[in-house]
Amino acid sequence: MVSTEPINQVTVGVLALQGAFIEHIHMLRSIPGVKQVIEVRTKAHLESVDCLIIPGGESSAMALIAERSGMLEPLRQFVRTKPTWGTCAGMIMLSDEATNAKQGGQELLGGLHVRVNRNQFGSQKDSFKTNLHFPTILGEKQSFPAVFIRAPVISKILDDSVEVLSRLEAKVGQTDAETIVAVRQGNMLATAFHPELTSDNRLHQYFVHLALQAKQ
Ligand SMILES: NC(=O)CC[C@H](N)C(=O)O
Repeated sequence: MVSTEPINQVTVGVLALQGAFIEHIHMLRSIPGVKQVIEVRTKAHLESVDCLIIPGGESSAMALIAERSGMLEPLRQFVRTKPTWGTCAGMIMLSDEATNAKQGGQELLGGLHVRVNRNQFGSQKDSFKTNLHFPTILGEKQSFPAVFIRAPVISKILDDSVEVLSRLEAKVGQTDAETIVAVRQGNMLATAFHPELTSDNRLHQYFVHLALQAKQ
């Protein structure tokens, strides 16, 4: 019998300490090349996955739970070696530096050489949806529906290895640097918005493609 399954498959982990992880899990089930999706809460879970999504939620709460459950160091090691995608709070977790952080500071995982500014667009009521372009990965003409909820922005790129994938259209008075909302650095992907809250799975497909390539 001829199998229609892709030869290579990956086990995708979704960090499930806090935040919008269920929506990522549902979306991943529709992506070819995904063998299994695992909710990651422990070091053992982390060791069983090929790649990881860190969801949106509240980065300071996520960091606290990770610290209490002994996950900060295992996660720090993982994100530096295996494909990882941070969405919204997940993007903050991956960043080397964050401004507007929780009073008293908050732990980050780091590894992604950018500075983010938390809550760039204000509070929950300032959430918005907009169409973004990802010319290098989705083509010049295609747009992607992006949902921003208390979202961060990348305010500074700290290293040449970081590639800008998408920007918001600059508003009056905004510097160019305040518009970066998606980047890639090797096998690390970060988006300031929530792609799992739409029905468009193209960015999930892209991440799985990165993970499949890394496994070869
Ligand atoms: N939707 C989100 O993930 C919001 C992120 C949140 N403002 C934080 O700092 O963690």
